[in-house]
Amino acid sequence: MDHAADAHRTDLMTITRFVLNEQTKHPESRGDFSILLSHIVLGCKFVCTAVNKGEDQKKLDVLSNEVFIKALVSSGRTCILVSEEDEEATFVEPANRGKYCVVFDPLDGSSNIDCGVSIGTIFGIYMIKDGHEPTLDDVLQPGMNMLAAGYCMYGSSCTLVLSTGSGVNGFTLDPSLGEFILTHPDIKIPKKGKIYSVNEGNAKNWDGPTSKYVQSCKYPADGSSPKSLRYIGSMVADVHRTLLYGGIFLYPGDKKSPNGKLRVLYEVFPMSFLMEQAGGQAFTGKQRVQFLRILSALDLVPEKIHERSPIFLGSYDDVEEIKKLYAAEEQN
Ligand SMILES: O=P(O)(O)OC[C@H]1O[C@](O)(COP(=O)(O)O)[C@@H](O)[C@@H]1O
Repeated sequence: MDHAADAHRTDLMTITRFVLNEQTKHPESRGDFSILLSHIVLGCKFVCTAVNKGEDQKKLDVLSNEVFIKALVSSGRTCILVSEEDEEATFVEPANRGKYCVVFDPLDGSSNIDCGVSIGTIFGIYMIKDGHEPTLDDVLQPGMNMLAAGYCMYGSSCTLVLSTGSGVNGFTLDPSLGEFILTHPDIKIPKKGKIYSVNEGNAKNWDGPTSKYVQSCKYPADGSSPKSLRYIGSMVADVHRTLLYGGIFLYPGDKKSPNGKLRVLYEVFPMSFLMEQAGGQAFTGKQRVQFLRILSALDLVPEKIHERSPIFLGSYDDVEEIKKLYAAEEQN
C-alpha cells in the first residue's frame, strides 16, 4: 500500500473528533454538546450489543430506554428527556441539570426484532432558553428549532447518521475499535428517486391526494418508468434507504387514523430534519400554506409530547409532487 492510502487508512475520523471539529466553528461552544453526544453514542453502542445478543423484544425495549435515560442524565448536560417508552417527560434534578432537551425513541421498529429486520434509535436535541426553570414548552417547539438530530440503525452493521444543522454525515461502528468512524461524509439525497415506501395495507382508507400520488408512482402519466414499492415497516431502515438511494417515504393519515401513526417529536421531526439537511423535503399534508410558502413538516408546533402526524419525506422532486396534489385539493 502506498503512503497516501496508508495515511488515509490510519487517519481515523471518529464521531467524537468530527463533532469536536465542527464545534470549533462556534467559538462560544464549551464542549457541552460533544459531551452530550458522547453519552448518546454510548447508549447506541450498548443497544447495538444487546440487539446482537438476541434478547427478546420486551426486554430490549425496557433495557434500551433505561440505558439512554441513565446515560443522558449522567451526562450532566440535559434538563428534559422525552422518550417514546415513557408516558411522562423526565425532568432532570437540578444537581445534574444542563441546557439540552433530548427527545428520543430508544428502539424504533422493535416489533420487527424477532425476524431480524433492522431497527434503530432516533433522537432530536433542543436547547432551553437561558436562565429559566425548564417546562414542557421547551420541548413543545417546532422541529426547525432542533439543534441536531440523528438515528442509529442496528442492522448487519451499526450505522449512526447525524446532523448538527450543517449537512448530514454517516458513521459506522468499527466493533474492534468500539468507535464510530466517518464512512458516509456529507450525505445528499438524490433529487428524484425510483422508490416509494408506504404500507399499502391501509390504501382503502387513504385520502384523495395520497391515493392519487401512489397511483402516479405505479402508472406515471408522463410515460416515465413506474417507481418500485419497498416497504420494510421499520422507520429507521425505510428512511435510511430513502436517504441513500432517493425516493419517498410516506406514513399518511387515513380515515381510521387521521394523524397517521408516527410521533412528531421523536420520529417525524428528527427524520424531517435529516432529510432537509440532505437536500430533500418533508411535508405533513396538514400544515399547508402560510405567507405564500408551503410549510415544511418542521414548522409544526406540537401541543403534546406524544402527538402524531402524517408524514411524507424524501427526494426533493418526489415530495414536491405530493405537495402539488394537496395544494390542488385545497383549491377544490
Ligand atoms: O406496521 P405499520 O403500520 O406500517 O407501521 C410501521 C411503522 O411503525 C414503526 O415500527 C413504529 O412502531 P413501533 O413504535 O410499534 O415500533 C415504525 O418504525 C414504522 O415506520
